[in-house]
Amino acid sequence: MITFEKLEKHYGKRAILTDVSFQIDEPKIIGLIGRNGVGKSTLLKIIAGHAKASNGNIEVFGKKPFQNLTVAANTIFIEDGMTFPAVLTLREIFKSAEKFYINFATDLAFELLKFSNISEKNYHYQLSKGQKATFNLIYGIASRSAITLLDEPMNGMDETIRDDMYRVILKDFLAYPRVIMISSHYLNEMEHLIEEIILLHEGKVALFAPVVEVQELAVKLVGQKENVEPALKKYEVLATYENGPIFEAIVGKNDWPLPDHVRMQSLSASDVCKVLTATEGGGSIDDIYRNSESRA
Ligand SMILES: Nc1ncnc2c1ncn2[C@@H]1O[C@H](COP(=O)(O)OP(=O)(O)OP(=O)(O)O)[C@@H](O)[C@H]1O
Repeated sequence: MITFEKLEKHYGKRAILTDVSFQIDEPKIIGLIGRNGVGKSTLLKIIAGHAKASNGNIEVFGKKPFQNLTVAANTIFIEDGMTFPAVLTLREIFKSAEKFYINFATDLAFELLKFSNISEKNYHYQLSKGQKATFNLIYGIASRSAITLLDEPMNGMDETIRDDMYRVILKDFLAYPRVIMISSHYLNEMEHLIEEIILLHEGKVALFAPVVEVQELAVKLVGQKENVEPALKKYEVLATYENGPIFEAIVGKNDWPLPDHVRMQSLSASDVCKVLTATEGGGSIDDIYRNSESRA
């Protein structure tokens, strides 16, 4: 359904994506994760055919997606800055969507809008930030497109509506399986929803794995510094933190017996991704505070 082979994307002389390869062959919900500016929106736009790859091979439904009609008809790209004709009410937007998306679930769209306390008589430009995000997501899910690309869909929504919308995504996916790709900074909230994670880092796919496998990549060792630090030599240490007398180390998971007086805690996929994409060479917040204290 989606194939990327050594894809590159440059903006002018700036290389954003330098070597992106992956394949998606079956319906699933995938989380697209990575630091700010790594190229998540760019990658989604390339799949949707809104942006052109600079180099490499990309196929969506067996076609080059850039401005391709088959891809456009079977793909929806939902993003923050979506606009709709200012003369149309929300009701009219949904009604006109039926013409573009043959599977558009109009009744569901109206019910979800009502559930979200948004009047169908409103105009899109009148909505608050969170209401716009809610409307856009309902529009995207109701389209039931074979490839549904959601770029930070929960931005601006309060926690209650985010919870509801996660359930909408999951329930609709279970009833109508398709590829749903969600870029988000709320990975911790989405771990129950997504099956696999694509982690973008430094222009490449650093990880493409099931959420459960990502969770298993690392663990946290916690204890007094004098107990944890000497034991670290034999581990692959990914990060260390000091919180007063408590010393924490994130290390690659293994089956070795724990050092005395050291506890092991499991990590969420979100924690693992954060460690894997931490700023290199910039030190940690702990270092910054240590340095500023020593300067004072
Ligand atoms: N049209 C453009 N022209 C030039 N540079 C661009 C353009 N669009 C994006 N960029 C740059 O490409 C990089 C990747 O942007 P992109 O929006 O894809 O990142 P992102 O991972 O979605 O970021 P965020 O998590 O902050 O939303 C950024 O440095 C951005 O400034």
